[in-house]
Amino acid sequence: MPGIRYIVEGGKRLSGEITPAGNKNAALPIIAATLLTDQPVRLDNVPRIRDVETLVTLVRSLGADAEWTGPQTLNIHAKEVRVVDLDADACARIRASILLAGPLLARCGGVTLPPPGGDVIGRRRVDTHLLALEQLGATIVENENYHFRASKLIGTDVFLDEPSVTGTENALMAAVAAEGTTVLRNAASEPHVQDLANFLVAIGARIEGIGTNTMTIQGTSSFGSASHKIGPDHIEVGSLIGLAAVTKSEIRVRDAGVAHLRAIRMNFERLGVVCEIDGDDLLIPSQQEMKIHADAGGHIPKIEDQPWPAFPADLMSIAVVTATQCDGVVLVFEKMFESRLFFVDKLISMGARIVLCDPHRVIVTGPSRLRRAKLTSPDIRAGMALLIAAMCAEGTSIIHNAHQIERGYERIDERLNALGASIRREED
Ligand SMILES: CC(=O)N[C@H]1[C@@H](OP(=O)(O)OP(=O)(O)OC[C@H]2O[C@@H](n3ccc(=O)[nH]c3=O)[C@H](O)[C@@H]2O)O[C@H](CO)[C@@H](O)[C@@H]1O
Ligand SMILES: C=C(OP(=O)(O)O)C(=O)O
Repeated sequence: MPGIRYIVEGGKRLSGEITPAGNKNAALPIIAATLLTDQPVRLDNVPRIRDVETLVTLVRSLGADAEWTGPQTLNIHAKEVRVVDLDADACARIRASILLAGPLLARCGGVTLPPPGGDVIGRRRVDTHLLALEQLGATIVENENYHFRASKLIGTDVFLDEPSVTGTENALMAAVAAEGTTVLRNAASEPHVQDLANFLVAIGARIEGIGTNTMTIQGTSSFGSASHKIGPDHIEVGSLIGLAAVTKSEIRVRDAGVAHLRAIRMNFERLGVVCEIDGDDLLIPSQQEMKIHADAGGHIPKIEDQPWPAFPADLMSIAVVTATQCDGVVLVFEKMFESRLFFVDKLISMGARIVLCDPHRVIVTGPSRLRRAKLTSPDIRAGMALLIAAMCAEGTSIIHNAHQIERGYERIDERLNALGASIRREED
């Protein structure tokens, strides 16, 4: 696969309307969950991003028919599923390959999965997945692959060792097909976990407590057909807030899913970036205060990620780049991934005033004038943060490894250019 680079002319003001793509992290588990039913399923608002294409290839290799019948519409019919040796390279490209475990345990009694991939942003645990699936009756043998087997899945009371997003999703997909009742405690409740649960209900699952950290599931052995629309990507919406703020642009985000934006808006407000709500649209005005609000007593404020409904880990890189353009000092504390903040050296080379205190914390002092640079995108969100920095900087910047950005953001060059950006996409 050729590399991609973006040539970005900075200093452009953007204006206009944009509709967020469907949520990557909802589309992926829902595509995996289509393997639970032998009936046809129609998915709308599916983002056309690399991770989705990779998972669709894996699902096809298992015997499911998967056809794009519209730009964002994917029909999947897993009439028969055969257990095959999955393409290890494809599995290693995406974190979501591990999500095949739950559905294939339920449908075929087992699967062998090579280790999953995904962003290289620190250690990515799978222990929560293993713990939950074992409690539901699976045996798991680990060598260079994970061998999952279960003659029968049996519901039980499961307390997850941490509210892992994909761990909760795997447990949920196994539990809906297990015999009897499962209670999943300390579960993740992110919008994508809710979206998966709602899809499972649409194909016939019985789940109570969707959106909370305790879900009660009555297992069933028969699943039907469904048509389901993937919700908007709140991480893309948060990225657009940061982008509009630092480029002083007025952007209307159509059908933004405002019900899921409270913690995101609250944290941008701490940086002096205030958005307006208009129905389900989010309006980001061009005139922003861009002043970091001190905590009570004049103390240095903090932006930190936490499990949902608090501020999402996937927006930390965007918060850092936004803060470089705001007046004041803020501590950004990323608690989850120990390599996610290392990309700040690239912002520093552009002129940002940031101290990397340790792998999890940076102090940002702003505002600083960003200069053009030659950059390399280490992961999806740092890549997007660098794209935002390049659009805010004076001069023309180059972002190598931009295919990382495209793992998560659909046609971002075209869609931002339609708002007035200048991003040229080239093979690298
Ligand atoms: C395919 C997919 O869906 N990937 C997402 C998924 O990965 P993934 O499911 O791999 O991440 P996990 O939720 O397992 O993360 C590990 C653990 O970190 C902890 N934790 C989480 C958030 C936080 O702000 N602080 C914290 O300490 C949680 O308790 C969690 O259990 O969830 C991550 C956390 O939202 C996101 O970064 C990834 O984009
Ligand atoms: C970390 C991310 O994705 P993944 O879990 O798929 O690597 C992300 O979306 O920011």
